Amino acid sequence: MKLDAILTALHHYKRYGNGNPEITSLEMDSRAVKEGSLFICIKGFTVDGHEFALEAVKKGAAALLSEKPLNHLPDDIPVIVVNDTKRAMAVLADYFYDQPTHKLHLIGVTGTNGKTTTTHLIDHIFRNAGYKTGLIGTMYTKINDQQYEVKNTTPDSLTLQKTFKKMIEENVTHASMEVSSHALHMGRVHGCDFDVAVFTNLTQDHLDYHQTMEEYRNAKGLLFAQLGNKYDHDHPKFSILNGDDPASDYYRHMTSSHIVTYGIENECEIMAKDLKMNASGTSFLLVTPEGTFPVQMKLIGKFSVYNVLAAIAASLVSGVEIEKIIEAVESMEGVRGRFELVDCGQNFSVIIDYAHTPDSLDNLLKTVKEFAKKRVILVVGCGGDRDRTKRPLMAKIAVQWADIPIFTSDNPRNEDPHQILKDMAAGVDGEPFHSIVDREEAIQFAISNAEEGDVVVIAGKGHETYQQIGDKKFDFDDRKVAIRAIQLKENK
Ligand SMILES: CC(=O)N[C@H]1[C@@H](OP(=O)(O)OP(=O)(O)OC[C@H]2O[C@@H](n3ccc(=O)[nH]c3=O)[C@H](O)[C@@H]2O)O[C@H](CO)[C@@H](O)[C@@H]1O[C@H](C)C(=O)N[C@@H](C)C(=O)N[C@H](CCC(=O)O)C(=O)O
Ligand SMILES: Nc1ncnc2c1ncn2[C@@H]1O[C@H](COP(=O)(O)OP(=O)(O)OP(=O)(O)O)[C@@H](O)[C@H]1O
Ligand SMILES: N[C@H](CCC[C@H](N)C(=O)O)C(=O)O
Ligand SMILES: [Mg+2]
Repeated sequence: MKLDAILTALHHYKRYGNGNPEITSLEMDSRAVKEGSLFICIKGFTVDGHEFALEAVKKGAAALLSEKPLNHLPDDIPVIVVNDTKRAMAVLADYFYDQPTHKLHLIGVTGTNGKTTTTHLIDHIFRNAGYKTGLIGTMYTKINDQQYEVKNTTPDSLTLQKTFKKMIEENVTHASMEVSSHALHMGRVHGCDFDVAVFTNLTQDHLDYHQTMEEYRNAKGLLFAQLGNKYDHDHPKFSILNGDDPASDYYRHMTSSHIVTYGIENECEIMAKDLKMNASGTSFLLVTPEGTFPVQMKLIGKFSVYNVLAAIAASLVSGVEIEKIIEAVESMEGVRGRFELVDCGQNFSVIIDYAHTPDSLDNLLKTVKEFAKKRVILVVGCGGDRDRTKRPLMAKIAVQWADIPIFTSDNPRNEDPHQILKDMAAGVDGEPFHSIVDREEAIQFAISNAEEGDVVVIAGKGHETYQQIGDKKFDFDDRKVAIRAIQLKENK
C-alpha cells in the first residue's frame, strides 16, 4: 500500500520529506524493521522510540511516523508528524490490515476481575452455537483451536489488528477479547469496532498506573464511550453492565448504546435467583426476558455466577438461542488456573487460583469457607512493581479467612521480595501468619501441614508457569510444585 493511501486514515498530520513510497509493513520496534516498513516512533515507559529512527532507516524503513520533526535523516524519507503516535498507530493499523474488526462480531470485556473467565465462557458459548471463534487475553490468543503466546492481556494495536486480520483469514466470525484499563488508557484498542462491551466489576487494582480509583474507573469507561455514537439498525451496539456494581451507573451515562443489565441482588434484565452451591458445582434459576430456566453448572461460587450472567447477556444480544447458551454454560469445565483442583487422590483438597487483588481473594476465600469441612491453608503473595497499596489489604483478607495463612513471593520482579512480605505484614493486626519467601518452600509447608478434610488454596499465579525475579522468568508452575509436595508427603 502506498504511503499516501495509508495517510487517508489520519485526519491531522504534518509531512516532512519527499516521496510516496510503497509501505510493506507497519513496525513499532526498530529491530523488526524491514525494507519498506513505516517505522512508528513510540515514547515508551522505558525508552523513547524516536531515538531509534536512524537505526530504522538504516534497516530499510521507507517512512516514519513521529511526534516531532526528526533531524539527520535522508531527504527522501517522509516523516509524518502527529500529536500522539500510539493513537495514530491504532488507526493506521486498522486501515492497513483492511479493517478486520468491521467484519467480525467483536465482544470486549473489561473490569477488575473475571475478564479471562468471561471471555472463555463467551468463546465456549459461541463454539457450542457452531461459530468459528477467536479469543484474545491474558493466557493466549486463540484462533479456532490454535493458541499463540502473548505478552500483554490486551496487545499493542499493531499486534492486535494483525491478529484480527489472521482471524478473518481463518474464517472466524465471532471474537471475544479482554480489554485492560492500561490498553484503554494507552489507546491500544482505537480502531476496534466492538459490537458488545461487557463490564464485570470495579475494585482496587493497578493504582501504581492509574493513581486513583476514579482515574481507573474512567479508563474502563472508555470502552463504553467508544461503543458507537450513532444508531445503526443493522449493527446495534450493546453495553452489558453489572447491575450490582455501583460503577455501572457511571458507565450507563458514558454510552449511547443499548444497555442490558445483569445481577443477583438488584432488579436486572438477566438475573440469577435461588443460588445453591456445593464443592462440585452451582445451581440457580436464570431469569431472562425469554423466560426462566434452571441451570446446573460445574463452576463454583457467587463470583462465577456473575461471570456466567455477563457471558449469557453478551451471547443473548449476539443472537445465540437461550437453549444453546444454557447447554454451553452447563458443559463448561472451567478455565486453567481458576479454581482448579489438583487431585492426586490425597485426602485433602488443593485449589490453584489466580486471585491477585483484594476483592478476588476475598471472594475466593469466602467461597472456599462455605464448603470447607476443616481448615483452610492459604499460600498467597503480591507482585513486585505493581500496586503496593493492595499488599496490606490482601494480607488482612488472608488472615481474616485462612486458618493457616502463609505469605510468599509472587513475581517479585525488580523489588526485594522480603520488603514485599513486610508490606503485606503491615496489614495484619496481631493475627498469626507465616512468611516464607521461597514459593516452593511455602507450598511444601502448606501441603505438609494439611490433614484429612483441609483445603489448601494456592493463590495469585493461576495459569502462570514462571516466577519472575528481576527481569528473568524462572520455570515455576504452582500445579507441578503442589503435585511434587503431595508425592513427597505421601512417600514419607
Ligand atoms: C507499562 C506498559 O504498559 N508497558 C508496555 C510498553 O512497554 P514500554 O513503554 O516499556 O516500551 P519501551 O521498551 O519503552 O519501548 C518504547 C518503544 O521503543 C521501541 N524500541 C525499543 C528498543 C529498540 O531497540 N528499538 C525500538 O524501536 C519499542 O518497540 C517501543 O515501541 O509497550 C510494550 C509493547 O506494546 C508492552 O508490552 C509493555 O507492556 C508491559 C510488558 C507491561 O507489563 N504492561 C502492563 C502494565 C500492562 O499493560 N498490563 C495490562 C493488563 C493488566 C491486567 O490484566 O490486569 C495488559 O493489557 O497487559
Ligand atoms: N466476577 C468476579 N468477581 C470477583 N472475583 C473474581 C471474578 N471472577 C473471577 N474472580 C477471581 O479473580 C481471579 C482472576 O480471574 P480472571 O483471570 O478471570 O480475571 P481477569 O480480570 O482476567 O484478571 P487479569 O486482569 O489479571 O487478567 C480468579 O482466579 C478468581 O479468584
Ligand atoms: N495482569 C496482572 C496479573 C498479576 C498476576 C500476579 N501473579 C502478579 O504477578 O502480580 C498484572 O500484571 O498486574
Ligand atoms: Mg485476564
